[in-house]
Formats: sequence, C-alpha cells, structure tokens
Amino acid sequence: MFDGLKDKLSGFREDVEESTEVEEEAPPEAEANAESGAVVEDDAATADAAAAETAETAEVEETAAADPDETGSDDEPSTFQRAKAFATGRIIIEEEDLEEPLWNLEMALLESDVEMSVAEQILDSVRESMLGESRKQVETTGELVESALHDALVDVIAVGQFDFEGRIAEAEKPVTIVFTGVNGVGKTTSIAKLSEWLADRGYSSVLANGDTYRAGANEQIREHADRLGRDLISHDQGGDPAAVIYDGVEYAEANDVDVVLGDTAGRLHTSDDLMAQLEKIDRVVDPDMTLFVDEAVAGQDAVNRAKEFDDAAAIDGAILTKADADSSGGAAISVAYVTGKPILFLGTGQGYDDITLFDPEELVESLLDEE
Ligand SMILES: Nc1nc2c(ncn2[C@@H]2O[C@H](COP(=O)(O)OP(=O)(O)OP(=O)(O)O)[C@@H](O)[C@H]2O)c(=O)[nH]1
Repeated sequence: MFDGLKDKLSGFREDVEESTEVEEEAPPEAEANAESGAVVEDDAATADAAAAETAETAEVEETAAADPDETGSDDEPSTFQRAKAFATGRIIIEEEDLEEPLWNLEMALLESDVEMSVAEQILDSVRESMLGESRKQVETTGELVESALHDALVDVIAVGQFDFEGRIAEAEKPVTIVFTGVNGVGKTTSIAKLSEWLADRGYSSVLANGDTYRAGANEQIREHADRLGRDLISHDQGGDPAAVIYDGVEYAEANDVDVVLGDTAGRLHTSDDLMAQLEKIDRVVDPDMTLFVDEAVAGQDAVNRAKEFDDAAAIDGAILTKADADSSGGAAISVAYVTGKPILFLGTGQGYDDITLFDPEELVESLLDEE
C-alpha cells in the first residue's frame, strides 16, 4: 500500500542527507570568522568543540545580546547562530541545503497525485521546521527530516479526524449513515464491509438501497445482504431514494436495529439531480452521517470528486477503497485537507474484513518506515 509514495519520501531524506554532508565534514570556520569579525576564535572551530562551547559560546552570546542584528532573520541562520551551532557540536540546515531536495520532494508529491495545495502546505511546513534548525550530534540528518516530514504529513492527513466508533456508540439509535460516490468505486462493497465491521463491535445494521436509479442495483446489494445475513430494504427501480432510506429507518426503529446503511445512486443525469436527491434524503431522513466513497487508485480524480460531493451534500467523512492496489497515496494524503472532512476508513481488499479504520499517525509512520 502506497509503496511508490514511500519510496519518494525516502528519496527526500537521502537528498537532504547528501546536501548537508559537506558541511558535516567541513565546518564553516573560515566563513564564520570572516563574517563575525573574529567573535569566534580559532579554537572554536577545532575538533575540541566541547571545550570551545563554554568559553566561546558565552562570548558569542554576549556579543549577540549587544547587537540584535546578529541573531539573524527568521529564514537565514546568522553567522552567530552558525558559529554557535558549530561550537556546540550542531549543524544548521540552511536554505541552500534544502532548495534542491524540496524541489524534488514537490515533484515527487505531485507525481504521486498529491493535490497542489496539499503539496505546498507539506513543503512549507517541512521548510519551516527544518530551516535554521540545529542538528545535534546525536541526531542524524535523517532523523531531523523524518520528524519534519512526519509532522507535515500528519498535519494535512489528520484534518477533521473524529472518533467514528465513539460517535456510533453515543448517538441515539438507530444511527443513519448515507453513502455517496460515483458508481463502481466500491460503494456497495464498503456498505457490506461496514456492516460486518459494526457487527464485530456489537452493532446490528440493516441495508437500505437508495440507488433506485441503476438497473441491477437491488440485485447487487441483495447478494451482499444475503451473504452476510442482513435485512435489506429496497423499492423498485425508479422509486424515491429518500423513501427507501426512510423505510430503512422505520424498520430499524421497529426492530431495534442500531444502524441503517443507505446506498445512493452515484451519478444522475446532472449534478443538479444528484444534489436534489441528496438534499431530499437530508430533509426526509436527516442522516447522522453522509460518507463519501471513492477509490484511492483514482488519485487526483478522487480528490476532485470528494470536493464536488462535499460541496453538493456536505459530507462528514470519506472511505477510500482499493488502497491495497494504490501505490501513489495521493488521495489518502489530500482528501481531508482539501475537503476539511476526514478519511474514516480504507478499503484494503475484496473480502468483507478488508476495511481498516483510518489512523493518520499509523499511516504516516508506515510511510516513513525505512524497512
Ligand atoms: N482490491 C479491492 N477491491 C475492492 C475494494 N472495494 C471494492 N472492491 C471491488 O471493486 C468492485 C466494485 O465494487 P462495488 O461495491 O460493486 O462498487 P460500487 O461503487 O457499489 O458500484 P455500484 O454498485 O455500481 O455503484 C468490486 O469488484 C469490489 O470487489 C477494495 O478495498 N480493494
């Protein structure tokens, strides 16, 4: 899962390591001395950094306090900072060290179908946390890169996250969840998987087929319902989707069923029809959650559709299917940041158990894992 993206992120780590290598071997003594007017004396740049640290750092600090300019601008480490960093056995990452690696990272993210604004946000955040950052001797450049990337990725991926199971547990029953998304992305399969996921946690569910538009939709969802032993509420093709889901809610109330899982048609004649359908369901049923389903492998298209459906129907979260077949990871990285709504589940295969609660922290750790 997301192996292509993983390789690319590890490429960034190598790039930064390479571009900071020279400095690690050759301290910036000449440059520092020239620029600072011998504030840092020769022995500060010798191998005995520990001894230098006490005497020279104190001197440098005094000078810096007397002259605020010496502390440098926000972006560039000042001579003082660099000298101090070296004297204390640290290395500072500078703009020029990052220029090429960040460019390569941006290209890699875009190639991985990460949405442009998301890629920019990741880059800004990595740049900000690494620039002028002093690297302790005990900390490798790789570790510094990893921590910057980790925070940047979690920040965009975890947008809007909430505790799905907690919300189901606390909500008044029955909980109604409506699924939207275009045909063929795994919507019906995801409903079946979620029904199993809920059953594993002690919640009963009934399926309601609000896709009254497409021929064969009833048969398709009935197959899942039969296999799982769930009840299915359906009307004839051409019926009113809101009425089907409403019947599902009534059935759940009468039979003490915890959750109603309502399918909907993925595409109607126009997006106005689609919006009208979802608005009517909202009005008639007032679902507790509307979840958008799309396939991770669709990359940028999935991100664009998530935005469209959110504009039309105010989704509460997303399920990304076929993550098992997706190498790029772009949709998984981008959907939450672009819509402001979290990814809640990943579909990871064709079996009913192949659904995983989405955990941004876990995903980022696996992306940055060097194994
Ligand atoms: N590899 C993989 N295949 C999946 C996953 N989820 C669904 N599929 C497959 O994708 C195909 C389409 O799934 P459906 O559930 O029929 O898609 P749908 O969106 O409901 O399609 P419509 O009913 O036409 O709207 C099926 O062959 C599923 O088995 C997944 O997470 N991984």
